[in-house]
Amino acid sequence: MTATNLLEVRNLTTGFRLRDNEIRVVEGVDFDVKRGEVLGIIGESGSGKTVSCMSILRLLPEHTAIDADRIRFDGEEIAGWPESEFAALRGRRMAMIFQDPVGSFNPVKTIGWHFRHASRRVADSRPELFADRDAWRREAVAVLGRVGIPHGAQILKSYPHQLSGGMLQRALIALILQLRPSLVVADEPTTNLDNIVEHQIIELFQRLKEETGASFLFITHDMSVAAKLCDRIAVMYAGQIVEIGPAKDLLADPKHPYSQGLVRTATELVERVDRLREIPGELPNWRSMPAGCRFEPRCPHAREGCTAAQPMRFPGPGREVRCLLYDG
Ligand SMILES: Nc1ncnc2c1ncn2[C@@H]1O[C@H](COP(=O)(O)OP(=O)(O)OP(=O)(O)O)[C@@H](O)[C@H]1O
Ligand code: NI
Repeated sequence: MTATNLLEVRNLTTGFRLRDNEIRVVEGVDFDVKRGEVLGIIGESGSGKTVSCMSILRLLPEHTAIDADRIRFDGEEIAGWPESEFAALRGRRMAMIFQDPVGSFNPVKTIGWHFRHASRRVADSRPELFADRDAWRREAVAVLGRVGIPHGAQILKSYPHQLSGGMLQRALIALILQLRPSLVVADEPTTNLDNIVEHQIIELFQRLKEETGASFLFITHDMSVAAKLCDRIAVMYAGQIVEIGPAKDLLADPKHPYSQGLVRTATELVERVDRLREIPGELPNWRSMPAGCRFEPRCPHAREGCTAAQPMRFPGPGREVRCLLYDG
């Protein structure tokens, strides 16, 4: 492990045990997240973006089988940690923001309760939050102010249902400023917001990144968001990473035929990758996954050899692509 990586994931494989068999929806996923970097994950619906992140955070249901050669976080191998220790890590040093902010809050508790409760978990690293009775509250009002919520004291007395989705996402971002985790996992955090609010929240993420030095795993459907926010991008297809590289290079010159389709349809139609249905064909069935390149049945460049398993190739600085076209 190099000191520059906050998170290292190797050969992550996740399956759901069903009545008669197991379907693997993530297979052989490798990536690093450097300190202070935003790694974007893009790919069409059902490609395994959420499951990959939730596997690392251990937030999947009981019938899930997660396997990895390595999940190293801040220098420690966490894959084998018992749940009790892992839960503490998740509460203190990792934060999550989901599509639906309502789910991140306990509906019968005030926003202030959430700030106090979460602050307690980081009391070891931030004792100043409990320097006196109201220290955590003053800090909460200050961070709420920094995310554009001027009446923080009032907001702390509110219940989640009294706030809009955009306000709740802001409050969560403020909470992250208060807790200072080293890893933030954001799963399409702007998808349910209207355009103006979405734009504001993306700007807040940019500030979060600059002001906290935290690392981000940022799942998005939206190429313009990826372009604005991400340092590097991983493209997922059918449970695998098919390409990874610096965001600017990858978006300007995608190498994998799937990434090319993704970026092209996104720029032509603007906005959302769901439109990827514009690439003819659809995701293969989990039960009959091609043994070789999983995109081969849809690929305009498919040739002999593509039906064999494809390792990563290295077509440029920092770039990796799982495609035979870049052999040699
Ligand atoms: N709890 C579960 N049990 C069984 N299958 C699941 C479960 N959660 C997800 N899946 C399946 O795993 C696959 C990957 O899903 P995942 O949610 O990771 O996709 P995604 O890339 O995040 O898509 P989206 O962009 O729609 O959020 C899908 O086929 C999904 O139906
Ligand atoms: Ni998802």
